[in-house]
Amino acid sequence: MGGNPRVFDLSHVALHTTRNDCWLVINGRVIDVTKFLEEHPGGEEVLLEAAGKDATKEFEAIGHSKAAYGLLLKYQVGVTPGFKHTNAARAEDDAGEDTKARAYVMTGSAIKDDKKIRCLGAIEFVLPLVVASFAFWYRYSAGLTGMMMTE
Ligand code: HEM
Repeated sequence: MGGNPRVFDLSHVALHTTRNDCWLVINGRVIDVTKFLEEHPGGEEVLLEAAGKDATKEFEAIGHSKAAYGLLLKYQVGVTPGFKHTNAARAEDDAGEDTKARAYVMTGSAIKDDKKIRCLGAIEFVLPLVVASFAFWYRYSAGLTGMMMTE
C-alpha cells in the first residue's frame, strides 16, 4: 500500500460478498481475501460468512498469530473512513515488518549454521590425522631413543 490508501465506506465493502469477490474489514483496513479463501487455515466458510462486513471481532476472537496479522497487510486494498493509525494498526504494521525481518534473520542464521557445520567437518577430518601422526612420531622417536640407548 502506498502513502495514500483508498478509502471505502462499509456500504461499498458490502458489495463484495461472493467467492469470486470477497472483501471484509478488520481494524479499519479493507481486506480483499478472494485469493486467500482457499488458503485460509480456518476454512473459506468463515471468511464468506463475514464477507462485506466488519469482521474485527471475529478475527480477534480467534487469537490469530502475528503472521496472520502480517497477512492483513498483504491483502489490504484500502481503509474505511474512520481509519486511524491506532496502536492496533501499528502492531499490524510491525507484524508485517517482523515477518519480513524474520525471513531475513532465518536466512542469515542458515548461512551461519552452514559455516559451523563445514568447520566441524574439517576438525573431524584433521583431528584423527593429528593424533595418529603424534602417536606415530612418539613411537618412532621412542624407538630411536631406545635404539640409541642400547648402542
Ligand atoms: C472473519 C474473519 C476470520 C475468521 C472468523 C477466522 C477464523 C480462523 C480460524 C477458526 C482459524 C483456526 C484454524 C485452526 O486452528 O485450524 C484461523 C486460522 C488462521 N487464519 Fe483466520 N479467520 C478470519 C480471517 C482471517 C484473515 C482475514 C486472515 C489473513 C488475511 C486470516 C489468517 C489466518 C491464518 C494465517 C491462520 C493460521 C493460524 C494463525 O496463524 O493464526 N484469517 N482463522
